[in-house]
Amino acid sequence: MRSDGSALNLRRWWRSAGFAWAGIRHAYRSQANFRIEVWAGVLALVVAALLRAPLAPVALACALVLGLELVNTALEAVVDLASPELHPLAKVAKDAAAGAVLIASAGALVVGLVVLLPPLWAWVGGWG
Ligand SMILES: Nc1ncnc2c1ncn2[C@@H]1O[C@H](COP(=O)(O)OP(=O)(O)OP(=O)(O)O)[C@@H](O)[C@H]1O
Repeated sequence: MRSDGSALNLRRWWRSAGFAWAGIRHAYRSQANFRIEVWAGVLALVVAALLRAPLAPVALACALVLGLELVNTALEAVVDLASPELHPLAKVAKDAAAGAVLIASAGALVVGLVVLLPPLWAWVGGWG
C-alpha cells in the first residue's frame, strides 16, 4: 500500500515536472527577453566556473531573474485573457510584473559584478 502511494506520487511529480518544463519551453520560444536571460546566465556561470568564483550567488541570481521572467510571462497571458482591451488595471499589472524583472536583473548585475570582477581583474593582471 505504502509503496503504491509513493510510486503514484512520483508519477504525479513527474507529470507536474512535464507541465513545468512545457511552460519553460513556451517562454523560451515566445519571449526574446527570456532567451537573452538564459544565455546571459549560462555565460555568467561558465565565466564563474572558469575563474573559480563562487557559483552559488551567480546561480541564485540567475534563478531569481528567470523565475520572475516566467511569472511575468504567466501574468501577461492571464491579463491578455482577462482584458484583451486596454484597461488601466491591466497596465498596472503588466508594468508591475515587468518592474519586478527589472529590479531582479539589476540585482543580478550587481551580484555578477561583485562576484566576477575581482577574479577577472586578478586574471587580467596575471597576464600583465
Ligand atoms: N490590456 C492592456 N491594457 C493597458 N495597457 C496594456 C495592456 N496590454 C499591454 N499594455 C501596456 O503595454 C506594455 C507592453 O505590454 P506587452 O503585453 O506587449 O508586454 P511586453 O512588455 O511587450 O512583453 P513581451 O514583449 O515579453 O510580451 C505593458 O507593460 C503595458 O504598459
